[in-house]
Amino acid sequence: MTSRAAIDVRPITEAEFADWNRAMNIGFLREPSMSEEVIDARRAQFTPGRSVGAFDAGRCVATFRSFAQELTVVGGAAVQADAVTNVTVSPTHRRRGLLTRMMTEELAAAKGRGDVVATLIAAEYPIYGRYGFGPATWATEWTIDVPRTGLDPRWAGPEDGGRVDLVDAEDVRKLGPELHERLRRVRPGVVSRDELWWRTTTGAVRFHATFHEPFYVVYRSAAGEVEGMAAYTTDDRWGDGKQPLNTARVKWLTGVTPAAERALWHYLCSVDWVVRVRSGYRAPDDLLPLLLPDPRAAAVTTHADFLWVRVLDVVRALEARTYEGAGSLVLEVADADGPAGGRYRLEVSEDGTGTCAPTTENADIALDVSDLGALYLGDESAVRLVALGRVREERAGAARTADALLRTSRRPWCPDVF
Ligand SMILES: CC(=O)SCCNC(=O)CCNC(=O)[C@H](O)C(C)(C)COP(=O)(O)OP(=O)(O)OC[C@H]1O[C@@H](n2cnc3c(N)ncnc32)[C@H](O)[C@@H]1OP(=O)(O)O
Repeated sequence: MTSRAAIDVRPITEAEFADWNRAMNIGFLREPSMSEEVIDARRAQFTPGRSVGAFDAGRCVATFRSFAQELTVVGGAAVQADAVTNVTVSPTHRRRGLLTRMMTEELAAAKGRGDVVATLIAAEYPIYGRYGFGPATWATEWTIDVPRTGLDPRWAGPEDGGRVDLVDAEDVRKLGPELHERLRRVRPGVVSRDELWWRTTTGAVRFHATFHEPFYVVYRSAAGEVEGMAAYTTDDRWGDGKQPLNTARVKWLTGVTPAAERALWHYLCSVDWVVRVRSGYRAPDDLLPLLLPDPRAAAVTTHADFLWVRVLDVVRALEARTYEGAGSLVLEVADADGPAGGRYRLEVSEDGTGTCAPTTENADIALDVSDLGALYLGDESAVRLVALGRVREERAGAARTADALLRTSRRPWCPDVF
């Protein structure tokens, strides 16, 4: 048996790609083998140097991949993010520090590249806090009991002069990217989607053996502008007495105006045979329940942390976003072996823009970099973290000041699993 220390952690070559994918499938409890077609499709994601594997006796036993992403922050600017994904360690090699080795090297490389933050969607809550990540957005999924909504069962399209049309995958690839760019400019937490995202989501490129083509709908305003789009699938269930019991599952739904959101949700609740709509992961403060005459018809099915953020560069991160009010705050950031530790003064002017610089002044609050990640997009409350003993107030009332600056009136939302 190879000694533990001999396990080689390094970027993979293209020739090792199939073995690497097999290891990833094993880690994610999926069938290990893949068709040549699926492996070839996945090659589109291969960027030399950014797919890492751990090798024991020549066999891949751990996987890790990162890619360049843009994350929208408060105020609408985008910061360069190091998106971490495809993280697995085979069950035979767990808890020997392989993830720690891969993550430590990755975060140092990301900092070296000049990335402002690292991002990921955590499979399980306890994994990533130790590496300085904090849950920065949360997601809520609702299940709508359609007959209970109180919506008019005779609904025949939007009342606002707009229209909802079924479209094809090709239309989605044509119209979707611009719509997503509009969302990106206004919604903190949204991440960039490249062309491959649109091709995989519409089945033009298939990373898995099975792909169920969804239905696609577009909402256009009375002026003819595309303001919303959704993809959904349905099952085929009938009860006794020929009663339709179908569920529509939303894969994704983008609305850049409240009218678009209203029209798309009402449309989904109007499809004949559909008695239940699962919303997919929405922002916890999504308009959805309140768009229904009876909001209780939308029951929360899932509520959980979603996008985790790891601040790599405090100065650039805090200067990239805007703030809800003017003021100043000195933060003492602890980052044991990471790049973000230090004391920083944030000064926010009347127009909501901030400047940030290292300082030797007394700190107002002291916190771990993972909690800075949780606060960064405006979702978490410093007052709440003080109550939990995670943020220390060095000056009375400083956590309230932090919240007045950092928190936002609408919650951030990351619509994508990556
Ligand atoms: C962004 C993404 O891709 S999310 C997907 C993550 N992958 C998965 O969940 C697939 C199944 N799980 C796995 O592949 C592995 O268990 C991993 C990747 C989560 C962890 O890999 P390992 O190599 O075992 O982690 P490593 O040995 O470096 O552990 C470091 C520390 O984290 C802890 N830890 C690791 N995974 C977990 C977990 N799932 N839950 C709780 N603690 C964990 C370890 O106990 C260890 O703690 P210690 O330093 O106090 O001893």
